[in-house]
Amino acid sequence: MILDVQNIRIGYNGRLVLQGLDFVVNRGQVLTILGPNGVGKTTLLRCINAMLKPKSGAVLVENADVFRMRAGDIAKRLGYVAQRNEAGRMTAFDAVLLGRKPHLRWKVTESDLRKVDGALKQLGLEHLALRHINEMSGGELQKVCIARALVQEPSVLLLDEPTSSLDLKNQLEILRTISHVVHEHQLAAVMTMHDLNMAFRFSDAFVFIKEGKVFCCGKNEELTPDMIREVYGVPVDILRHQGQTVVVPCV
Ligand SMILES: Nc1ncnc2c1ncn2[C@@H]1O[C@H](COP(=O)(O)OP(=O)(O)OP(=O)(O)O)[C@@H](O)[C@H]1O
Repeated sequence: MILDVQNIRIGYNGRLVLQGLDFVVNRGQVLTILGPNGVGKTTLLRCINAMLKPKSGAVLVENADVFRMRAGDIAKRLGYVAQRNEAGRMTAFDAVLLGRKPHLRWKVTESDLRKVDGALKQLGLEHLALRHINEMSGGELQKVCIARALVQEPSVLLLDEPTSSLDLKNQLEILRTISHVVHEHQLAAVMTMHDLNMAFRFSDAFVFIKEGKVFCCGKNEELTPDMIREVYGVPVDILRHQGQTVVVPCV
Protein backbone atom coordinates (compact mmCIF):
# COMPACT_ATOMS: atom_id res chain seq x y z
CA MET A 1 0.00 0.00 0.00
CA ILE A 2 1.31 3.47 -0.91
CA LEU A 3 -1.52 5.69 0.35
CA ASP A 4 -3.74 5.00 3.33
CA VAL A 5 -6.60 7.43 4.00
CA GLN A 6 -8.14 6.71 7.39
CA ASN A 7 -11.45 7.92 8.78
CA ILE A 8 -11.24 11.48 7.41
CA ARG A 9 -13.74 13.95 8.87
CA ILE A 10 -13.49 17.41 7.43
CA GLY A 11 -15.72 20.36 6.57
CA TYR A 12 -16.08 24.10 6.46
CA ASN A 13 -17.61 26.56 8.93
CA GLY A 14 -18.88 23.85 11.24
CA ARG A 15 -20.49 21.79 8.43
CA LEU A 16 -18.91 18.38 7.89
CA VAL A 17 -18.42 17.48 4.21
CA LEU A 18 -16.60 14.16 4.67
CA GLN A 19 -17.84 12.16 7.62
CA GLY A 20 -15.39 9.33 8.20
CA LEU A 21 -13.91 8.34 4.87
CA ASP A 22 -11.40 5.52 4.32
CA PHE A 23 -9.66 3.99 1.33
CA VAL A 24 -6.26 2.70 0.30
CA VAL A 25 -4.27 2.90 -2.92
CA ASN A 26 -1.60 0.43 -3.95
CA ARG A 27 1.57 0.93 -5.93
CA GLY A 28 1.02 0.88 -9.67
CA GLN A 29 -2.65 1.80 -9.27
CA VAL A 30 -4.69 4.63 -10.76
CA LEU A 31 -7.72 5.22 -8.57
CA THR A 32 -10.59 7.53 -9.51
CA ILE A 33 -12.75 9.28 -6.94
CA LEU A 34 -16.27 9.68 -8.26
CA GLY A 35 -19.43 11.28 -6.94
CA PRO A 36 -21.85 14.13 -7.57
CA ASN A 37 -20.97 17.84 -7.61
CA GLY A 38 -20.22 19.20 -4.18
CA VAL A 39 -19.82 15.80 -2.50
CA GLY A 40 -16.27 16.64 -1.36
CA LYS A 41 -13.85 15.26 -3.97
CA THR A 42 -11.69 18.39 -4.15
CA THR A 43 -11.83 18.74 -0.38
CA LEU A 44 -10.55 15.17 -0.10
CA LEU A 45 -7.60 15.75 -2.47
CA ARG A 46 -6.66 18.97 -0.69
CA CYS A 47 -6.79 17.12 2.62
CA ILE A 48 -4.59 14.26 1.33
CA ASN A 49 -2.09 16.93 0.25
CA ALA A 50 -2.27 18.48 3.75
CA MET A 51 -3.55 21.80 2.38
CA LEU A 52 -6.61 21.31 4.58
CA LYS A 53 -6.39 19.71 8.00
CA PRO A 54 -9.18 17.29 8.94
CA LYS A 55 -11.04 17.37 12.25
CA SER A 56 -9.94 13.78 12.69
CA GLY A 57 -8.40 10.96 10.72
CA ALA A 58 -5.01 10.29 9.15
CA VAL A 59 -3.35 10.27 5.75
CA LEU A 60 -0.30 8.03 5.44
CA VAL A 61 1.93 8.11 2.38
CA GLU A 62 4.44 5.26 2.37
CA ASN A 63 3.53 4.85 6.06
CA ALA A 64 4.41 8.45 6.95
CA ASP A 65 1.78 10.86 8.34
CA VAL A 66 1.42 13.86 5.98
CA PHE A 67 0.19 16.10 8.79
CA ARG A 68 3.54 15.73 10.53
CA MET A 69 5.66 16.40 7.45
CA ARG A 70 7.41 19.59 6.40
CA ALA A 71 6.12 21.18 3.20
CA GLY A 72 9.21 20.11 1.23
CA ASP A 73 8.77 16.48 2.26
CA ILE A 74 5.09 16.53 1.33
CA ALA A 75 6.06 17.86 -2.12
CA LYS A 76 8.52 15.00 -2.60
CA ARG A 77 5.80 12.46 -1.92
CA LEU A 78 2.63 14.07 -3.28
CA GLY A 79 2.22 15.96 -6.56
CA TYR A 80 -1.04 17.91 -6.68
CA VAL A 81 -2.66 19.31 -9.82
CA ALA A 82 -5.53 21.60 -8.91
CA GLN A 83 -8.82 21.91 -10.78
CA ARG A 84 -8.28 25.61 -11.40
CA ASN A 85 -4.75 26.66 -12.05
CA GLU A 86 -3.31 30.07 -11.49
CA ALA A 87 -1.04 31.48 -14.13
CA GLY A 88 1.62 34.03 -13.33
CA ARG A 89 3.89 35.65 -15.90
CA MET A 90 6.50 32.96 -16.43
CA THR A 91 7.33 30.65 -19.27
CA ALA A 92 6.01 27.10 -19.43
CA PHE A 93 9.61 25.89 -19.05
CA ASP A 94 10.09 27.83 -15.80
CA ALA A 95 6.67 26.76 -14.50
CA VAL A 96 7.56 23.09 -15.02
CA LEU A 97 11.04 23.63 -13.56
CA LEU A 98 9.33 24.81 -10.35
CA GLY A 99 8.25 21.21 -9.90
CA ARG A 100 11.92 20.33 -9.25
CA LYS A 101 12.05 22.73 -6.30
CA PRO A 102 11.64 20.09 -3.56
CA HIS A 103 14.65 18.24 -5.00
CA LEU A 104 17.01 21.19 -5.63
CA ARG A 105 20.02 21.72 -3.40
CA TRP A 106 22.11 24.74 -4.43
CA LYS A 107 21.25 25.15 -8.05
CA VAL A 108 19.46 23.66 -11.01
CA THR A 109 21.49 20.81 -12.53
CA GLU A 110 21.69 19.38 -16.05
CA SER A 111 19.60 16.48 -14.81
CA ASP A 112 16.82 18.84 -13.64
CA LEU A 113 16.79 20.55 -17.02
CA ARG A 114 16.67 17.18 -18.81
CA LYS A 115 13.69 16.13 -16.68
CA VAL A 116 11.85 19.34 -17.54
CA ASP A 117 12.62 18.82 -21.24
CA GLY A 118 11.42 15.22 -20.99
CA ALA A 119 8.13 16.17 -19.33
CA LEU A 120 7.46 18.94 -21.86
CA LYS A 121 8.01 16.39 -24.64
CA GLN A 122 5.89 13.75 -22.93
CA LEU A 123 2.97 16.19 -22.84
CA GLY A 124 3.55 17.54 -26.34
CA LEU A 125 4.42 21.01 -25.05
CA GLU A 126 7.88 21.53 -26.61
CA HIS A 127 6.61 24.22 -28.99
CA LEU A 128 5.12 26.14 -26.05
CA ALA A 129 8.16 25.91 -23.76
CA LEU A 130 8.95 29.63 -23.99
CA ARG A 131 5.35 30.87 -24.06
CA HIS A 132 4.18 32.69 -20.93
CA ILE A 133 1.63 30.60 -19.09
CA ASN A 134 -0.73 33.56 -18.59
CA GLU A 135 -1.04 33.63 -22.39
CA MET A 136 -2.04 29.98 -22.70
CA SER A 137 -5.39 28.32 -23.25
CA GLY A 138 -7.00 26.46 -20.34
CA GLY A 139 -6.01 23.09 -21.80
CA GLU A 140 -2.40 24.11 -22.46
CA LEU A 141 -2.10 25.39 -18.91
CA GLN A 142 -3.62 22.17 -17.57
CA LYS A 143 -0.92 20.20 -19.40
CA VAL A 144 1.82 22.47 -18.02
CA CYS A 145 0.55 21.80 -14.49
CA ILE A 146 0.56 18.05 -15.11
CA ALA A 147 4.14 18.28 -16.47
CA ARG A 148 5.15 20.17 -13.32
CA ALA A 149 3.67 17.44 -11.12
CA LEU A 150 5.50 14.74 -13.13
CA VAL A 151 8.96 16.37 -12.73
CA GLN A 152 8.28 16.55 -9.01
CA GLU A 153 8.63 12.74 -9.14
CA PRO A 154 6.20 12.14 -6.27
CA SER A 155 5.10 8.73 -5.05
CA VAL A 156 1.47 9.73 -5.44
CA LEU A 157 -0.07 12.05 -8.04
CA LEU A 158 -3.25 13.84 -6.99
CA LEU A 159 -5.15 15.10 -10.02
CA ASP A 160 -8.34 17.12 -9.66
CA GLU A 161 -10.29 16.72 -12.91
CA PRO A 162 -7.09 16.57 -14.98
CA THR A 163 -8.93 16.52 -18.30
CA SER A 164 -11.67 19.08 -17.63
CA SER A 165 -10.28 21.67 -20.10
CA LEU A 166 -8.99 19.24 -22.71
CA ASP A 167 -10.36 18.20 -26.08
CA LEU A 168 -10.96 14.51 -26.80
CA LYS A 169 -7.51 13.81 -28.26
CA ASN A 170 -5.75 15.58 -25.42
CA GLN A 171 -7.92 13.82 -22.82
CA LEU A 172 -6.86 10.46 -24.23
CA GLU A 173 -3.20 11.45 -24.45
CA ILE A 174 -3.04 12.86 -20.92
CA LEU A 175 -4.83 9.92 -19.33
CA ARG A 176 -2.64 7.49 -21.28
CA THR A 177 0.46 9.37 -20.07
CA ILE A 178 -0.69 9.32 -16.45
CA SER A 179 -1.53 5.63 -16.62
CA HIS A 180 1.81 4.85 -18.31
CA VAL A 181 3.86 6.81 -15.74
CA VAL A 182 2.02 5.18 -12.83
CA HIS A 183 2.43 1.65 -14.15
CA GLU A 184 6.00 2.10 -15.42
CA HIS A 185 7.38 3.71 -12.25
CA GLN A 186 5.05 1.93 -9.81
CA LEU A 187 3.69 5.17 -8.39
CA ALA A 188 0.01 5.76 -7.70
CA ALA A 189 -2.48 8.34 -8.90
CA VAL A 190 -5.69 9.52 -7.31
CA MET A 191 -7.88 11.42 -9.76
CA THR A 192 -11.29 13.00 -9.59
CA MET A 193 -13.37 12.93 -12.73
CA HIS A 194 -16.93 13.40 -13.92
CA ASP A 195 -16.64 11.47 -17.19
CA LEU A 196 -17.40 7.93 -16.07
CA ASN A 197 -16.32 6.34 -19.35
CA MET A 198 -12.91 8.01 -19.29
CA ALA A 199 -12.58 7.14 -15.61
CA PHE A 200 -13.24 3.44 -16.11
CA ARG A 201 -11.11 3.30 -19.21
CA PHE A 202 -7.98 4.70 -17.57
CA SER A 203 -8.18 3.75 -13.92
CA ASP A 204 -7.64 0.47 -12.15
CA ALA A 205 -10.02 1.09 -9.28
CA PHE A 206 -12.80 3.44 -8.19
CA VAL A 207 -14.24 4.97 -5.05
CA PHE A 208 -17.77 6.39 -5.10
CA ILE A 209 -18.50 9.02 -2.46
CA LYS A 210 -22.04 9.61 -1.30
CA GLU A 211 -23.17 11.74 1.65
CA GLY A 212 -19.68 12.17 3.06
CA LYS A 213 -18.70 8.50 3.04
CA VAL A 214 -17.35 5.87 0.71
CA PHE A 215 -20.52 4.40 -0.75
CA CYS A 216 -18.65 1.64 -2.55
CA CYS A 217 -15.24 0.96 -4.02
CA GLY A 218 -13.57 -1.74 -6.04
CA LYS A 219 -11.84 -2.75 -9.22
CA ASN A 220 -13.43 -1.63 -12.47
CA GLU A 221 -14.82 -5.09 -13.27
CA GLU A 222 -16.82 -4.92 -10.02
CA LEU A 223 -18.84 -1.89 -11.15
CA THR A 224 -22.62 -2.43 -11.29
CA PRO A 225 -25.47 -0.26 -12.66
CA ASP A 226 -26.98 -0.10 -9.16
CA MET A 227 -23.89 1.66 -7.81
CA ILE A 228 -24.24 4.46 -10.36
CA ARG A 229 -28.01 4.73 -9.87
CA GLU A 230 -27.60 4.98 -6.09
CA VAL A 231 -24.85 7.63 -6.30
CA TYR A 232 -26.15 9.85 -9.12
CA GLY A 233 -29.86 8.95 -9.14
CA VAL A 234 -29.62 7.98 -12.81
CA PRO A 235 -30.47 4.50 -14.14
CA VAL A 236 -27.76 3.19 -16.47
CA ASP A 237 -26.73 0.14 -18.45
CA ILE A 238 -23.14 -1.03 -18.35
CA LEU A 239 -21.85 -2.39 -21.64
CA ARG A 240 -18.53 -3.93 -22.51
CA HIS A 241 -17.23 -2.68 -25.82
CA GLN A 242 -13.86 -3.86 -27.15
CA GLY A 243 -12.72 -4.57 -23.62
CA GLN A 244 -13.86 -1.16 -22.31
CA THR A 245 -16.56 -0.42 -19.76
CA VAL A 246 -19.19 1.86 -21.23
CA VAL A 247 -21.85 3.49 -19.07
CA VAL A 248 -25.03 4.40 -20.93
CA PRO A 249 -27.78 6.38 -19.14
CA CYS A 250 -31.23 4.82 -19.71
CA VAL A 251 -33.19 8.08 -19.55
N1 LIG B 1 -13.59 27.15 1.00
C1 LIG B 1 -14.81 26.69 1.25
N2 LIG B 1 -15.57 27.25 2.20
C2 LIG B 1 -16.81 26.78 2.48
N3 LIG B 1 -17.36 25.72 1.86
C3 LIG B 1 -16.65 25.12 0.90
C4 LIG B 1 -15.33 25.56 0.55
N4 LIG B 1 -14.85 24.75 -0.44
C5 LIG B 1 -15.83 23.87 -0.70
N5 LIG B 1 -16.91 24.08 0.09
C6 LIG B 1 -18.15 23.29 0.10
O1 LIG B 1 -17.81 21.96 0.45
C7 LIG B 1 -18.56 21.02 -0.33
C8 LIG B 1 -17.60 20.10 -1.09
O2 LIG B 1 -16.92 20.86 -2.08
P1 LIG B 1 -15.86 20.19 -3.05
O3 LIG B 1 -15.34 21.28 -3.93
O4 LIG B 1 -14.91 19.42 -2.26
O5 LIG B 1 -16.80 19.20 -3.88
P2 LIG B 1 -16.50 18.39 -5.22
O6 LIG B 1 -17.04 17.01 -5.02
O7 LIG B 1 -15.08 18.52 -5.60
O8 LIG B 1 -17.42 19.18 -6.26
P3 LIG B 1 -17.35 19.30 -7.86
O9 LIG B 1 -17.60 17.93 -8.42
O10 LIG B 1 -18.49 20.24 -8.16
O11 LIG B 1 -16.01 19.88 -8.24
C9 LIG B 1 -19.47 21.85 -1.23
O12 LIG B 1 -20.73 21.92 -0.61
C10 LIG B 1 -18.80 23.20 -1.27
O13 LIG B 1 -19.75 24.23 -1.44
